[in-house]
Amino acid sequence: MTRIDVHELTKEYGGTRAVDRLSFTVEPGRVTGFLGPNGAGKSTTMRLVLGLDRPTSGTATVGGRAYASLDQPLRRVGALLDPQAAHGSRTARNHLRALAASNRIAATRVEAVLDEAGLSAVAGRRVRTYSLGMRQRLGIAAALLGDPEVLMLDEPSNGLDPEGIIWIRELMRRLAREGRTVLVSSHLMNETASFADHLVVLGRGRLLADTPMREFIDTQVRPRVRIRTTDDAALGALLDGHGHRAVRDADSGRWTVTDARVADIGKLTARAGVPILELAAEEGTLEEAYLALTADATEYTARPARTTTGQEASR
Ligand SMILES: Nc1ncnc2c1ncn2[C@@H]1O[C@H](COP(=O)(O)OP(=O)(O)OP(=O)(O)O)[C@@H](O)[C@H]1O
Repeated sequence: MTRIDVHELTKEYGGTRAVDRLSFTVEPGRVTGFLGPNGAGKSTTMRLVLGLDRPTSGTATVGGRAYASLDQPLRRVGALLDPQAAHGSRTARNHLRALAASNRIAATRVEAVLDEAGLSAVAGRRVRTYSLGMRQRLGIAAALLGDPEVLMLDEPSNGLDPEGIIWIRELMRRLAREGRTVLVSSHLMNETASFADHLVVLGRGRLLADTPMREFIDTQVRPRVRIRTTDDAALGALLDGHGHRAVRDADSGRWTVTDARVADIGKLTARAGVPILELAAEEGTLEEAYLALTADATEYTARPARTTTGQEASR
C-alpha cells in the first residue's frame, strides 16, 4: 500500500513561506480532500510531492521514496496539476501515446483511458481545439495512464459540465475503493463533501485540520434543530424559558434552535404539549465547517456585503 508522507515540509519563495513545517499522511483506500483558501499552499505541496520543486526543508515521499527516485513514476503516481500541460498542436491520442512510450506503458492503455475519460470520439482532434472541460478530461486521462496506486488531482472538477462532475466524483470513489491513494484539492465544498472521506486543511501554509470529514463538520458546526408549530407563541416561550437560542424564519414559519439536539427539543415540546408540524436535526455542512475553521487563515477576502436581517424575528 502506498502512502503520501509529508514531513516537516517547508517551502519559501523569496520572503514568502508558501508551506510551513507541514506534516500529514495521505492514506490509501479513501479520498482525501485537500482544502484551504487561495494561496494556502495546496498546489505548492503537490508540486513538492511530485519533485517539481525542491523543499527548503523537510521531506515529501510516496511509498517512502522521493518521487524523483521512483522507477517509472507515472506507473506509481498520476497527477493532474495543470490542464493546459498538453501540447496544443498534438492530438489527444498522440499526446497520450507519447506519454505512454516515454514511460514504457502499454499502448493499449491509451485507448482505455480515452474511453474512461469519455474522449474516444474526439481523440483525433488537436488539443488546441479542446474546451477547458475537455482538457481537464485529457489531464485526468493522462493521470490514469500508468494505472497508478496514487492519484493527486488539483481542482479536477474545474470546467467540467454537470455530467463531468458526476463522472469525476464516481471515478474518485471507485479509485479509493480499489485501494488507491487519492488526494484531491478543491474549492467546491458541496463537491468535496460528495466524494471525500477524509480532509487535510491548510491555512497560510500550515496544517489546520487532518480529520475524517464527518468529524470535521461535527467539531466545527454546532448541532441545530429545525422545528415548526401551529402555536408560535407557546413554542417561543417554552424555548426561551429553557434557555434555548432560537430564531423564527417569517417566510417558512420554521424555527431554528441553535446548539440543541433533536431528542431534547422533541421531549421538551411533547411534555409541554406544544403541537409540532415538523421536527428535524439540521446537519452542518462542509462549507459552514470550512468557513468557521479558515476565517482567520484567509489572506485574500473581499469586503463583506452588507447583510440585512430580513424579517427574521430573533429571540
Ligand atoms: N513559483 C512561485 N514563486 C513565488 N511564489 C510562489 C510560487 N508558487 C507559489 N507561490 C506562493 O506560495 C503561496 C502558496 O501558493 P499555492 O499556489 O501553493 O496555494 P494554493 O493553496 O494552491 O492556492 P489556490 O487555491 O489559489 O490555488 C502563495 O503565496 C503563492 O503566491
